[in-house]
Amino acid sequence: MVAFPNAKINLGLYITEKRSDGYHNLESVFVPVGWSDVLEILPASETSFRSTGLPIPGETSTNLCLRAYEQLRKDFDLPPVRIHLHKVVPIGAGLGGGSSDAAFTLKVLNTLFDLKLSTEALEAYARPLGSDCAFFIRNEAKFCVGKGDEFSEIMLNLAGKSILLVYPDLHSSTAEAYAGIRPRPAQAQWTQVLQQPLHTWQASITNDFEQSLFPKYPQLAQIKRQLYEAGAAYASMSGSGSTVYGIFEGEVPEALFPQLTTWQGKL
Ligand SMILES: C[C@](O)(CO)[C@H](O)COP(=O)(O)OP(=O)(O)OC[C@H]1O[C@@H](n2ccc(N)nc2=O)[C@H](O)[C@@H]1O
Ligand SMILES: Nc1ncnc2c1ncn2[C@@H]1O[C@H](COP(=O)(O)OP(=O)(O)OP(=O)(O)O)[C@@H](O)[C@H]1O
Repeated sequence: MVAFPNAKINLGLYITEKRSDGYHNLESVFVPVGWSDVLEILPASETSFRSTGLPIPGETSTNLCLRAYEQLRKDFDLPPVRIHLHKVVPIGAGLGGGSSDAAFTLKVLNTLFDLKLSTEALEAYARPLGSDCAFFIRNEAKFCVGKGDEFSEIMLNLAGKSILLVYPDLHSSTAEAYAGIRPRPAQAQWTQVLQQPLHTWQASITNDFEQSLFPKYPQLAQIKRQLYEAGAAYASMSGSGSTVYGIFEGEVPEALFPQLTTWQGKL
């Protein structure tokens, strides 16, 4: 069975509190985007994992796809599987790529072996695999709080708008990015803001990680500026970086950022 684990972006991101477990509480709107890996899982005589495409740092045995398989195997007598991941979404880019691979592995195994797990049960298996992981079970735009793994409905209408994601080939560690932040209460009136025209959002929502990363990596602020100059109605860094995106009311202008890795599509 083949699936296409996609990326996410964050619309606004506030780090509101340091928790006693070392994590941080946040407030953000998570939105799925179409930039995707390719994941194939087949029953096999023994369990194996291989990846092609972008190189994934770390041991194969720690890959999130295998960890997701092991998570389910604690409770189900799963047959061995052959997993092939073709990695396309940049790693450590604020796009949740690894978390998406893990969530889609759970969903594929649920279908392939008819485990009959509900959406809520799949989310519970996803949570220990990464803070972003549970989001990709439903994979729908949501308002997120807690570690980024508690969701509620949000009214959001971005259908038909275009997005350009720009990855400046700069790896930013999520843990380091969180360590550079001083938590503060969220500044956004979410429900009001998201009903306003897109071009007004820049005055009303921000990503707290920009404050700590932009001074360190001026290239990120420059990409955001260039996106606005190119006509983006809203531009921001996603997650803990380093991907910066621009949302356009019409088509994305041609030939932007020819030297960098980019992806464009519709929301
Ligand atoms: C920045 C975001 O992408 C926003 O959606 C996520 O919060 C990142 O989630 P993730 O990559 O799935 O992160 P995890 O693998 O769970 O955590 C990596 C590290 O980031 C820090 N971390 C992560 C999430 C969170 N809410 N608070 C944290 O402080 C912790 O030091 C943790 O050890
Ligand atoms: N399937 C996978 N894809 C990407 N990274 C993986 C995967 N499995 C394990 N990893 C490990 O996770 C690390 C990347 O995690 P990280 O959370 O920084 O990135 P991400 O999930 O791609 O995106 P984000 O920056 O949004 O969290 C890599 O260094 C790699 O060792």
